[in-house]
Amino acid sequence: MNILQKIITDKRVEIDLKKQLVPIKQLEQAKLFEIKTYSLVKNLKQSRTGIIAEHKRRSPSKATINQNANVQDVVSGYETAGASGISVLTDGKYFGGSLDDFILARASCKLPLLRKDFIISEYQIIEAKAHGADVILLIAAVLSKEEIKQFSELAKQLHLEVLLEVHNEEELQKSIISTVDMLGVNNRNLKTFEVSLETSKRLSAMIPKDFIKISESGLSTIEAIRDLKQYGYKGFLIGENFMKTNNPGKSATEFIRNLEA
Ligand SMILES: O=P(O)(O)OC[C@@H](O)[C@@H](O)c1c[nH]c2ccccc12
Repeated sequence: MNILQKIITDKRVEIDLKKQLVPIKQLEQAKLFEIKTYSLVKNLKQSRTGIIAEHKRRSPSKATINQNANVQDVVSGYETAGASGISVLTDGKYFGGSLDDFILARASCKLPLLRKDFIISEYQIIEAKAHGADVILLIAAVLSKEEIKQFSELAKQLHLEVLLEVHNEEELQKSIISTVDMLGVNNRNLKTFEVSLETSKRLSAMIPKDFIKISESGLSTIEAIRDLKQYGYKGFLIGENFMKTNNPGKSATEFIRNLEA
């Protein structure tokens, strides 16, 4: 079993238990269901930097990135830095995140918030909405075309934007669906952890013009961002490069300042 298959196997167990603990009806009564949403699409169209900064304590490929990060400090630091949006990992077992982190993030900024998790059930989309998300991530590697359709339609009904992540041509083929707002190319292979920015470059030409293109993972230099902008990328998802420092907000501020210089 590769790591992605392991994550998904555990996720199924987690969702089954959660459904019993917090039924959908209860999620739908959450106050956050009613709040105004922030558009990442709009921010990426307007922004010059397009940085989507991520809160990430650890990952399967990196045992510790920033175990003791204070999510509120990190998120408000990212907002001050000028990020276009923020991604918060909510998977506990493999990434050390939680929905509690997400709620605190929501309370700490007015930027579009992406719930970063492995979504394989409608339940998690309703849960994302109930915790104040603006955007959900769908990962093509673990979903069928039918599921991508079904999940993205539900997201639209809930006024959530959809970022669909792909890593190769085959995944991209099944992802050209009109209810998807943004296409993310993950430079990291989630099965082997190999990272190559060539993946973003190679796939860029195959992504239809009406999708906003986002390059994800392994981004740590201004040169890389400038290079990828030439390939039409509008958004850049950056986690580890900021989180590995003891002041992620400050690190993002310096990065964005250099990018704009
Ligand atoms: O820390 P990095 O290399 O900057 O990567 C951030 C983000 O792209 C990465 O965390 C990510 C991309 N797709 C995912 C899917 C699930 C979990 C995590 C991810």
